[in-house]
Amino acid sequence: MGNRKLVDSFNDAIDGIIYTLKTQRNMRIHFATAIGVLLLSLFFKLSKLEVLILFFTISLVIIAEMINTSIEAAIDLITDRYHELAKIAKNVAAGAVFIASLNAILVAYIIFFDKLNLVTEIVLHRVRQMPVHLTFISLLIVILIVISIKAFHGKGRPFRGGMPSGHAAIAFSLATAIAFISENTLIITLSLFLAVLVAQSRIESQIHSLFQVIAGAALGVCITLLIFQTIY
Ligand SMILES: Nc1ncnc2c1ncn2[C@@H]1O[C@H](COP(=O)(O)OP(=O)(O)OP(=O)(O)O)[C@@H](O)[C@H]1O
Repeated sequence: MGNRKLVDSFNDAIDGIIYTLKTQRNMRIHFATAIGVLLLSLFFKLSKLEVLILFFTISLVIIAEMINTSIEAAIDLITDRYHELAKIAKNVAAGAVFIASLNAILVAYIIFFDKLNLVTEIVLHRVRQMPVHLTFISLLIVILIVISIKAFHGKGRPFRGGMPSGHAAIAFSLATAIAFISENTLIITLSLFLAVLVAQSRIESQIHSLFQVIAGAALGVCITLLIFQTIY
Protein backbone atom coordinates (compact mmCIF):
# COMPACT_ATOMS: atom_id res chain seq x y z
CA MET A 1 0.00 0.00 0.00
CA GLY A 2 2.81 2.33 1.02
CA ASN A 3 4.61 1.46 -2.22
CA ARG A 4 1.53 2.15 -4.33
CA LYS A 5 1.14 5.56 -2.81
CA LEU A 6 4.72 6.37 -3.68
CA VAL A 7 4.10 5.27 -7.27
CA ASP A 8 0.93 7.38 -7.33
CA SER A 9 2.88 10.39 -6.13
CA PHE A 10 5.42 9.87 -8.90
CA ASN A 11 2.66 9.56 -11.48
CA ASP A 12 0.97 12.73 -10.21
CA ALA A 13 4.27 14.61 -10.34
CA ILE A 14 4.96 13.43 -13.90
CA ASP A 15 1.38 14.36 -14.86
CA GLY A 16 2.17 17.84 -13.56
CA ILE A 17 5.26 18.09 -15.77
CA ILE A 18 3.33 16.80 -18.81
CA TYR A 19 0.47 19.24 -18.15
CA THR A 20 2.89 22.18 -18.01
CA LEU A 21 4.59 21.00 -21.20
CA LYS A 22 1.26 20.59 -23.00
CA THR A 23 -0.29 23.89 -21.94
CA GLN A 24 2.62 26.33 -21.57
CA ARG A 25 4.41 27.53 -24.70
CA ASN A 26 7.23 28.90 -22.50
CA MET A 27 7.81 25.45 -21.00
CA ARG A 28 8.20 24.01 -24.52
CA ILE A 29 10.74 26.74 -25.29
CA HIS A 30 12.64 25.96 -22.04
CA PHE A 31 12.67 22.23 -22.88
CA ALA A 32 13.87 22.82 -26.46
CA THR A 33 16.59 25.19 -25.23
CA ALA A 34 17.68 22.74 -22.53
CA ILE A 35 17.94 19.92 -25.09
CA GLY A 36 19.92 22.21 -27.44
CA VAL A 37 22.33 23.29 -24.69
CA LEU A 38 22.83 19.72 -23.44
CA LEU A 39 23.54 18.55 -27.00
CA LEU A 40 25.99 21.42 -27.42
CA SER A 41 27.72 20.47 -24.17
CA LEU A 42 28.54 17.05 -25.67
CA PHE A 43 30.86 18.75 -28.17
CA PHE A 44 32.85 20.66 -25.55
CA LYS A 45 35.06 19.48 -22.74
CA LEU A 46 33.13 20.88 -19.79
CA SER A 47 34.47 20.46 -16.24
CA LYS A 48 32.38 18.65 -13.59
CA LEU A 49 31.58 21.99 -12.00
CA GLU A 50 30.41 23.47 -15.32
CA VAL A 51 28.13 20.46 -15.92
CA LEU A 52 26.71 20.78 -12.39
CA ILE A 53 26.02 24.49 -12.88
CA LEU A 54 24.31 23.65 -16.19
CA PHE A 55 22.04 21.05 -14.48
CA PHE A 56 21.15 23.48 -11.70
CA THR A 57 20.42 26.28 -14.14
CA ILE A 58 18.16 24.12 -16.32
CA SER A 59 16.33 22.80 -13.23
CA LEU A 60 15.86 26.32 -11.87
CA VAL A 61 14.16 27.55 -15.08
CA ILE A 62 11.89 24.50 -15.32
CA ILE A 63 10.98 24.60 -11.61
CA ALA A 64 10.20 28.35 -11.83
CA GLU A 65 7.97 27.79 -14.88
CA MET A 66 6.11 24.97 -13.08
CA ILE A 67 5.53 27.04 -9.95
CA ASN A 68 4.33 29.89 -12.20
CA THR A 69 1.87 27.53 -13.92
CA SER A 70 0.72 26.22 -10.56
CA ILE A 71 0.09 29.76 -9.24
CA GLU A 72 -1.80 30.66 -12.44
CA ALA A 73 -4.03 27.61 -12.02
CA ALA A 74 -4.66 28.39 -8.33
CA ILE A 75 -5.58 32.00 -9.15
CA ASP A 76 -7.89 30.93 -12.00
CA LEU A 77 -9.57 28.52 -9.57
CA ILE A 78 -10.26 31.37 -7.15
CA THR A 79 -11.42 33.97 -9.66
CA ASP A 80 -12.00 34.48 -13.36
CA ARG A 81 -12.64 38.20 -12.80
CA TYR A 82 -10.12 41.00 -12.91
CA HIS A 83 -8.54 41.49 -9.51
CA GLU A 84 -5.50 43.58 -8.61
CA LEU A 85 -4.17 40.83 -6.26
CA ALA A 86 -4.63 38.15 -8.94
CA LYS A 87 -2.62 40.32 -11.28
CA ILE A 88 0.14 40.82 -8.68
CA ALA A 89 0.33 37.08 -7.90
CA LYS A 90 0.61 36.16 -11.59
CA ASN A 91 3.04 38.96 -12.44
CA VAL A 92 5.35 38.11 -9.53
CA ALA A 93 5.37 34.43 -10.53
CA ALA A 94 6.13 35.41 -14.14
CA GLY A 95 8.91 37.66 -12.83
CA ALA A 96 10.49 34.65 -11.11
CA VAL A 97 10.61 32.77 -14.44
CA PHE A 98 12.11 35.84 -16.09
CA ILE A 99 14.94 36.03 -13.52
CA ALA A 100 15.66 32.29 -13.82
CA SER A 101 15.78 32.66 -17.64
CA LEU A 102 18.11 35.68 -17.49
CA ASN A 103 20.38 33.70 -15.17
CA ALA A 104 20.33 30.81 -17.68
CA ILE A 105 21.40 33.11 -20.52
CA LEU A 106 24.23 34.48 -18.37
CA VAL A 107 25.40 30.98 -17.38
CA ALA A 108 25.32 29.77 -21.00
CA TYR A 109 27.26 32.84 -22.10
CA ILE A 110 29.96 32.38 -19.41
CA ILE A 111 30.33 28.61 -19.97
CA PHE A 112 30.17 28.48 -23.76
CA PHE A 113 31.29 31.83 -25.12
CA ASP A 114 35.09 31.34 -25.23
CA LYS A 115 34.73 27.79 -26.49
CA LEU A 116 32.21 28.83 -29.14
CA ASN A 117 34.33 31.74 -30.34
CA LEU A 118 37.17 29.36 -31.16
CA VAL A 119 34.83 26.98 -33.00
CA THR A 120 33.26 29.90 -34.90
CA GLU A 121 36.65 31.00 -36.20
CA ILE A 122 37.55 27.48 -37.35
CA VAL A 123 34.14 26.84 -38.99
CA LEU A 124 34.08 30.19 -40.79
CA HIS A 125 37.62 29.64 -42.05
CA ARG A 126 36.79 26.14 -43.31
CA VAL A 127 33.56 27.26 -44.99
CA ARG A 128 35.40 30.08 -46.71
CA GLN A 129 38.12 27.72 -47.95
CA MET A 130 35.49 25.19 -49.12
CA PRO A 131 35.71 24.51 -52.89
CA VAL A 132 33.59 27.11 -54.71
CA HIS A 133 31.83 24.46 -56.80
CA LEU A 134 30.17 23.07 -53.64
CA THR A 135 28.55 26.43 -52.99
CA PHE A 136 27.53 26.72 -56.66
CA ILE A 137 25.87 23.30 -56.44
CA SER A 138 24.05 24.30 -53.20
CA LEU A 139 22.89 27.53 -54.82
CA LEU A 140 21.73 25.68 -57.94
CA ILE A 141 19.76 23.21 -55.80
CA VAL A 142 18.03 26.07 -53.92
CA ILE A 143 17.24 27.92 -57.19
CA LEU A 144 15.85 24.76 -58.84
CA ILE A 145 13.64 24.06 -55.82
CA VAL A 146 12.41 27.68 -55.75
CA ILE A 147 11.64 27.73 -59.50
CA SER A 148 9.86 24.35 -59.36
CA ILE A 149 7.68 25.43 -56.46
CA LYS A 150 6.99 28.81 -58.06
CA ALA A 151 5.93 27.04 -61.25
CA PHE A 152 3.33 25.05 -59.34
CA HIS A 153 2.03 27.69 -56.95
CA GLY A 154 3.30 30.85 -58.70
CA LYS A 155 2.03 34.09 -57.24
CA GLY A 156 3.40 37.27 -55.69
CA ARG A 157 5.92 39.85 -56.80
CA PRO A 158 9.67 39.82 -55.99
CA PHE A 159 9.28 41.90 -52.81
CA ARG A 160 5.72 41.09 -51.81
CA GLY A 161 4.57 37.54 -51.24
CA GLY A 162 5.32 34.52 -53.40
CA MET A 163 8.42 32.39 -53.52
CA PRO A 164 11.00 33.02 -52.09
CA SER A 165 10.91 35.69 -49.40
CA GLY A 166 13.07 38.61 -50.60
CA HIS A 167 13.24 40.05 -47.08
CA ALA A 168 14.51 36.75 -45.63
CA ALA A 169 17.07 36.49 -48.48
CA ILE A 170 18.44 39.98 -47.74
CA ALA A 171 18.36 39.54 -43.95
CA PHE A 172 20.24 36.23 -44.07
CA SER A 173 22.63 37.52 -46.73
CA LEU A 174 23.54 40.41 -44.42
CA ALA A 175 23.85 38.07 -41.42
CA THR A 176 26.24 35.85 -43.43
CA ALA A 177 28.30 38.88 -44.49
CA ILE A 178 28.45 40.08 -40.88
CA ALA A 179 29.59 36.60 -39.81
CA PHE A 180 32.52 36.61 -42.24
CA ILE A 181 33.52 40.19 -41.51
CA SER A 182 33.27 40.04 -37.71
CA GLU A 183 34.24 36.39 -37.01
CA ASN A 184 32.78 36.98 -33.54
CA THR A 185 30.24 34.59 -32.00
CA LEU A 186 28.34 37.27 -30.09
CA ILE A 187 27.99 39.57 -33.12
CA ILE A 188 27.02 36.60 -35.33
CA THR A 189 24.38 35.49 -32.80
CA LEU A 190 22.91 38.99 -32.59
CA SER A 191 22.77 39.46 -36.36
CA LEU A 192 21.26 35.99 -36.82
CA PHE A 193 18.67 36.91 -34.22
CA LEU A 194 17.77 40.02 -36.25
CA ALA A 195 17.54 37.95 -39.47
CA VAL A 196 15.26 35.43 -37.75
CA LEU A 197 13.10 38.31 -36.48
CA VAL A 198 12.74 39.66 -40.04
CA ALA A 199 11.80 36.18 -41.29
CA GLN A 200 9.37 35.63 -38.42
CA SER A 201 7.66 38.98 -39.05
CA ARG A 202 7.05 38.00 -42.71
CA ILE A 203 5.34 34.81 -41.54
CA GLU A 204 3.41 36.51 -38.75
CA SER A 205 2.08 39.21 -41.10
CA GLN A 206 1.04 36.31 -43.39
CA ILE A 207 2.95 37.64 -46.39
CA HIS A 208 5.08 34.49 -46.65
CA SER A 209 4.89 30.87 -45.57
CA LEU A 210 7.59 29.20 -43.47
CA PHE A 211 8.87 27.40 -46.58
CA GLN A 212 9.16 30.62 -48.62
CA VAL A 213 11.12 32.22 -45.80
CA ILE A 214 13.47 29.21 -45.51
CA ALA A 215 14.05 29.27 -49.29
CA GLY A 216 14.81 33.01 -49.14
CA ALA A 217 17.22 32.50 -46.24
CA ALA A 218 19.00 29.64 -48.05
CA LEU A 219 19.38 31.77 -51.21
CA GLY A 220 20.72 34.71 -49.20
CA VAL A 221 23.29 32.54 -47.39
CA CYS A 222 24.48 30.72 -50.55
CA ILE A 223 24.88 33.87 -52.67
CA THR A 224 26.77 35.74 -49.93
CA LEU A 225 28.98 32.72 -49.29
CA LEU A 226 29.86 32.63 -53.01
CA ILE A 227 30.78 36.32 -52.93
CA PHE A 228 33.06 35.80 -49.92
CA GLN A 229 34.71 32.71 -51.43
CA THR A 230 35.43 34.33 -54.77
CA ILE A 231 35.65 38.11 -54.48
CA TYR A 232 35.96 39.42 -50.94
N1 LIG B 1 -7.78 37.49 -12.81
C1 LIG B 1 -6.87 38.41 -13.22
N2 LIG B 1 -6.91 39.67 -12.75
C2 LIG B 1 -6.01 40.61 -13.15
N3 LIG B 1 -5.03 40.39 -14.04
C3 LIG B 1 -4.91 39.14 -14.54
C4 LIG B 1 -5.84 38.10 -14.18
N4 LIG B 1 -5.49 36.97 -14.86
C5 LIG B 1 -4.41 37.30 -15.60
N5 LIG B 1 -4.05 38.58 -15.42
C6 LIG B 1 -2.91 39.29 -16.08
O1 LIG B 1 -2.63 38.66 -17.31
C7 LIG B 1 -1.29 38.12 -17.31
C8 LIG B 1 -1.30 36.77 -18.04
O2 LIG B 1 -2.05 35.86 -17.30
P1 LIG B 1 -2.41 34.39 -17.83
O3 LIG B 1 -3.15 33.68 -16.76
O4 LIG B 1 -3.04 34.52 -19.16
O5 LIG B 1 -0.96 33.76 -17.92
P2 LIG B 1 -0.13 33.27 -19.22
O6 LIG B 1 -0.62 33.92 -20.46
O7 LIG B 1 -0.08 31.80 -19.15
O8 LIG B 1 1.25 33.96 -18.78
P3 LIG B 1 2.72 33.38 -18.69
O9 LIG B 1 3.35 33.75 -19.98
O10 LIG B 1 3.32 34.15 -17.52
O11 LIG B 1 2.63 31.90 -18.42
C9 LIG B 1 -0.91 38.03 -15.83
O12 LIG B 1 0.51 38.13 -15.65
C10 LIG B 1 -1.65 39.21 -15.24
O13 LIG B 1 -0.91 40.41 -15.41
